Amino acid sequence: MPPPDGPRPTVVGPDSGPESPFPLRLDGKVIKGFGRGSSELGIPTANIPISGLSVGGHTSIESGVYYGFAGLSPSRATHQHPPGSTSKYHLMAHHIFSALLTAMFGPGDTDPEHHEKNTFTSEKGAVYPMVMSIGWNPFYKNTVRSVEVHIMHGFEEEFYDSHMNLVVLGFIRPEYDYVSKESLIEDIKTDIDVAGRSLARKEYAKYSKEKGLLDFSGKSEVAS
Ligand SMILES: Cc1cc2nc3c(=O)[nH]c(=O)nc-3n(C[C@H](O)[C@H](O)[C@H](O)COP(=O)(O)O)c2cc1C
Ligand SMILES: Nc1ncnc2c1ncn2[C@@H]1O[C@H](COP(=O)(O)OP(=O)(O)O)[C@@H](O)[C@H]1O
Repeated sequence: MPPPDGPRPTVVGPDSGPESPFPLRLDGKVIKGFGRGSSELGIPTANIPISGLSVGGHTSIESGVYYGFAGLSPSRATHQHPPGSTSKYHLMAHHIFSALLTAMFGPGDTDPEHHEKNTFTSEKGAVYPMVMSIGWNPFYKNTVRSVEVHIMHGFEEEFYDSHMNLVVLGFIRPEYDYVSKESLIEDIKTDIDVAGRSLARKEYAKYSKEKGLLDFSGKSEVAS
């Protein structure tokens, strides 16, 4: 199915907070995907095994694009990006990102650079805003269903083998087939801004504090 014509909503989900079936919780170890995210699209996506979907018993989760928060366990670096490329993947519009950081951390720490450099070094891991795509990637005609998470943060390292806990707070749109790679990229960038605005609301930002996001006990992970 191609995407519909016309403008897209800028915020999704009720202001009063996540509505059933949300919040949904999923988790899994970050595994290799098809290697297209960074190289072809310029948008890396951390994949978790599809079995992560059965956590909490919600195997029937609809394919599509979702938003929420990701807690990442401390990782051992597998690859260092070149110096100066740290915010390469920081794709959210600056004003939206600032509003989101204020909602997550309070008015004291809204400097994106500060956030970029310090959160991931935490011993316990760190929590980030994310957009998630679940499905068959019709544009690429995949034969397996995948769970892919783009984290709104410019990482210095890859984090394969880290454990990722997710709290999913809303549904943005179904998966579409696109006429071109450029139109897919444009829609993913819109998804990122929609997620940022949606998460910056009080009743959503508060989930970034959920303790379970940084609980990796008994879960597969590579200790730092
Ligand atoms: C927010 C987001 C939305 C996406 N929406 C679609 C979509 O509508 N249709 C589609 O074919 N793929 C969609 N994708 C998936 C990309 O095609 C996918 O990330 C790409 O194939 C890279 O795959 P890889 O990480 O396994 O290499 C989306 C990905 C993200 C992060
Ligand atoms: N902002 C980010 N969001 C998600 N993954 C990221 C990000 N920055 C770096 N990565 C790393 O890049 C990997 C995904 O790269 P990608 O090119 O999509 O390859 P693949 O999907 O084949 O694993 C992730 O598993 C993670 O280790």
